[in-house]
Amino acid sequence: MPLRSSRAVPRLRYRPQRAGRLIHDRLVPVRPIARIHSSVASPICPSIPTSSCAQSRASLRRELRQRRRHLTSRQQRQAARGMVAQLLRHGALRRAQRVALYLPADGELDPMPLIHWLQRFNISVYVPVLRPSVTPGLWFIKLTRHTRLTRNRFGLLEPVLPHHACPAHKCSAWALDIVLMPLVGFDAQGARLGMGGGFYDRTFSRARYAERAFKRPRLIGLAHDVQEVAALPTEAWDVPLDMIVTGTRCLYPQ
Ligand SMILES: Nc1nc2c(c(=O)[nH]1)N(C=O)[C@@H](CNc1ccc(C(=O)N[C@@H](CCC(=O)O)C(=O)O)cc1)CN2
Ligand SMILES: Nc1ncnc2c1ncn2[C@@H]1O[C@H](COP(=O)(O)OP(=O)(O)OP(=O)(O)O)[C@@H](O)[C@H]1O
Repeated sequence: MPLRSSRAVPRLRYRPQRAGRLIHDRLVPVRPIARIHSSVASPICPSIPTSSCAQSRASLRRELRQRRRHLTSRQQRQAARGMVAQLLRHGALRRAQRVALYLPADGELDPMPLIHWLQRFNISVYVPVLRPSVTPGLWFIKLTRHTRLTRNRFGLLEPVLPHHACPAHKCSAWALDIVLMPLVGFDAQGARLGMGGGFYDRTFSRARYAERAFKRPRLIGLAHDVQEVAALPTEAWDVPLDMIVTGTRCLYPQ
């Protein structure tokens, strides 16, 4: 499905982005980062002292982003195909009508091969846009062959606003059935590390859903196997994932 992009933005094609430097010729095995021990444990982040929690998340983020950028194009394609197979095998898309995914960058696991299946099942596809307001958050805009894309302040592709912000194209976060979220890191307990903007955390925060009695969409994190760590330092605002899917596995955190 070709997409029209706005001026100065290359036409987006549904193929994995070019991977960074080639340092491995096959999928890098999971290399868990060891739990960081400390004598002064933080209540929200038991494995790490309070003062170093944010710092350790930032350095983890750097290392994990580097790991995914180092995957070759072949590894990227293989992982994307594997992820689709996992989602279909586990029936994760069953009964969904509105699914949010993302336009991949920076070595993220590419959700684009999934679009073919979503169209086949007549499921509408939405992508995130940075909400133009003082409080950071995301809007979700329907992705069609007519969607015009631009780059946001982080250099990531997103639909042009306000052009696509009409009710026919915009979907409230709570009205989505499934949100496929890009992960920088994850652990088997369902903790996630994102790009550090807190956009997904704010948009799907527990408090927001509890207050308004909305049903929260099913949150599924997509990541490469190399993005797994033994135990992520977590923060009080982190929204836990219902499921994590890689190119080889589906994890159902408890
Ligand atoms: N493909 C894609 N689209 C997405 C996201 C994403 O993770 N992936 N987002 C998910 O939220 C939102 C954009 N979020 C972002 C949040 C922060 C930074 C950012 O500041 N990056 C800094 C490093 C920050 C750090 O390490 O602490 C940088 O790139 O230098 C970039 C994007 C919306 N769209
Ligand atoms: N529900 C929330 N309410 C208010 N602030 C929040 C909330 N969630 C996150 N934040 C703020 O956002 C900042 C970034 O959070 P965090 O490091 O968890 O981002 P992330 O999960 O990596 O990013 P993202 O959610 O965009 O993928 C934190 O410093 C925190 O202050």
